[in-house]
Amino acid sequence: MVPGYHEVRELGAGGSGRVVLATYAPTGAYVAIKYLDAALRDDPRAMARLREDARVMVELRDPHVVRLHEYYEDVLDAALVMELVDGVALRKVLSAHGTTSPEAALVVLKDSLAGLAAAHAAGIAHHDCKPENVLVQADGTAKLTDLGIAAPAGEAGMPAGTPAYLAPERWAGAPAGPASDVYAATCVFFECLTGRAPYGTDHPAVLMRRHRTAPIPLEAVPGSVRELVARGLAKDPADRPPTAPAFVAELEAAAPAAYGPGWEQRGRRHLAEPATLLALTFPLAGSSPRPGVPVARRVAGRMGTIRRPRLGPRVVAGAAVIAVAVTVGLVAADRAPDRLSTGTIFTPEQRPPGAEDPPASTGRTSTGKAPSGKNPGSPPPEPVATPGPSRSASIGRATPSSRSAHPSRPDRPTSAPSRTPSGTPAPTATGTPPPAHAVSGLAITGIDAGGATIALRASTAAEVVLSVGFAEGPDPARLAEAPPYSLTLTGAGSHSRSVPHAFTAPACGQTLYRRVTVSTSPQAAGGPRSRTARVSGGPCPPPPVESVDIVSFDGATVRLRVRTGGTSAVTVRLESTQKVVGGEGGSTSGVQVLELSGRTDYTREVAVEFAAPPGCGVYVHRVVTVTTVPGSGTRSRDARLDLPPCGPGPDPDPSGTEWPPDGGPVPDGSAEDGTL
Ligand SMILES: Nc1ncnc2c1ncn2[C@@H]1O[C@H](COP(=O)(O)OP(=O)(O)OP(=O)(O)O)[C@@H](O)[C@H]1O
Repeated sequence: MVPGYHEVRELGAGGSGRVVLATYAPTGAYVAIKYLDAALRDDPRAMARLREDARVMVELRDPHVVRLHEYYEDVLDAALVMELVDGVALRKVLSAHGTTSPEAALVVLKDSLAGLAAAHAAGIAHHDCKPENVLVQADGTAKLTDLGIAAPAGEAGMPAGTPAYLAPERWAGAPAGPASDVYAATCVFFECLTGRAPYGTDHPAVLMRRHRTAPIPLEAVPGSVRELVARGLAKDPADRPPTAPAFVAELEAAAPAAYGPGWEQRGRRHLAEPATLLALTFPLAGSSPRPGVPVARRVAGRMGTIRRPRLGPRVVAGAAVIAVAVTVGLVAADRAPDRLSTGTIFTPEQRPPGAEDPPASTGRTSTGKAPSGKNPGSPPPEPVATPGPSRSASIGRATPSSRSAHPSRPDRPTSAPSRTPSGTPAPTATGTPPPAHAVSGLAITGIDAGGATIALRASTAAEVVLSVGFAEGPDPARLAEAPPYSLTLTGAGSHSRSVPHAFTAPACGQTLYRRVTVSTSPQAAGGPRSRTARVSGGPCPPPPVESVDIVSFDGATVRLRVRTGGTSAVTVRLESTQKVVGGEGGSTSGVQVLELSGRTDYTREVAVEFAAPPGCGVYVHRVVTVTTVPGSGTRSRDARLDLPPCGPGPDPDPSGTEWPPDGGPVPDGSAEDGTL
């Protein structure tokens, strides 16, 4: 649950989540909260876009767009706190009545396009315009909801959104935009007129073909609106009206020509009638007025900043007073369009037309006392309560430990929703019992080599048994499962538990999948959760050098053989030292480096660079030492070079003599495979 709100009841669920009726704790104002489905939350691209869109949507105010008060996200939930529309989804109107009159269909199209125009002007697309996302109020006004939230693609490779309303270019991979929204709104218009979407609701693959290539079924719609349908459903986005307002202009030219100047009034009445017949399904149909509190005052008291004198009889407290709703709805439908905001339940930030924002300087407080001397001549101010959530509408990604701080919502309460001393959630403003689910939130928040971290929110103090399953392997379709691990949690509130499991570490160059599934008893809202992590062992180190041999060393040239386990580069370092034994000259040394690559077996002859031997009558002891990177030990070999006797004598042999001549053990204790 989003902190600071009390859930009243679930309003319904769709492809992208479930919607609950809730009250904002400080004021009791009604809101609708949409909790996004796990499939959507697990789609990082969709969530990134939604977060961006939400920044814009909280600022968007249009009578044909359901207002977003707040976007909330923590490790368990992502939720949109919205204006509550006390009305019914167009889908329900169509399910109950099949079609609408052409005038009512034109009103739906006009209001949808007006809402889209506002969204497009703010730089966001709707993504999923369909009858489920058009809410109809008792006054015959339509509002768009679920802006920026597309139902997740049902099958891999399919675009997100609802196939029956997806424009041809969306099937070809284009992103949602104004043209595809106009197309979808025209599909909804078509459905109001005919009772079915233009290309039906078959398998997505069939729908893709029809949207892209089938002729527009114009014969199904009245001749007077055929041109509008043809424009809105044009296959090529360039053939559609260039913008939503441009389409409204075309509609406003075509509609009076076909249905006379009173078409809109009539259309709203035609839309209000079937909607109000469904008033028992309106979100507030179950709420009952507090005894002795007049309807207008009851709502005004919840609204916080709404001033009763300005509300007057225009406020309808919902379908609890169905007769009032129906009456006002129908009466309103006959009013001029600019006065048709009756029938709306005022939500925390919403004001009746004409009521201005209370300036911050009025110094109003929750005690409802406005400083005297302010606003001379204006009606006496109505008591006000704490500002509603939208005053601080912003985006925050909270971690479990930071949830109560709400850094991005500075004037939100800093504590969790109020609880009774026993730790159970307080009753809602309407006295409705707390949510039925003992486990209201469940998520796998982390998977690592040592197991998984599970976050769980329990809304009662009852025992919750967690069953956590682990599976792993290189093929995500055939993971080997380990026996499940069980643990019991008690106490209401949020829990975070590490559940141990020793996952196999992937070898270098190997990819392994680790899957964690968690279920609870009693079952969590939304059922069990599953999450799979992909881990890679990283690049393998270069293959080791298998062997290094000094095949021969004659005191001047060394012959080497290097064998490796692969063709990657090997560095050979050759150190040479020379010592004059029995004479002057001391020791000298040098280093040579060879780079080998591309093969697995190398033989090299290297002329070793020694200083010219000084003196006579003594000998020179020469040593070569070979090391490699990657390493494979050290190899050494030495040779003795006799210098010519002093005085006249035969010329010394300049090439030197391999020593010891038979390649046997070196007499001074040096050995192969060791350092001299
Ligand atoms: N702001 C709102 N005010 C009042 N009722 C709402 C609001 N938003 C949604 N609802 C209602 O909540 C119910 C569930 O809505 P939801 O958006 O989850 O379903 P959907 O539109 O059918 O599916 P999808 O998730 O694919 O959009 C619907 O009956 C809808 O009319």
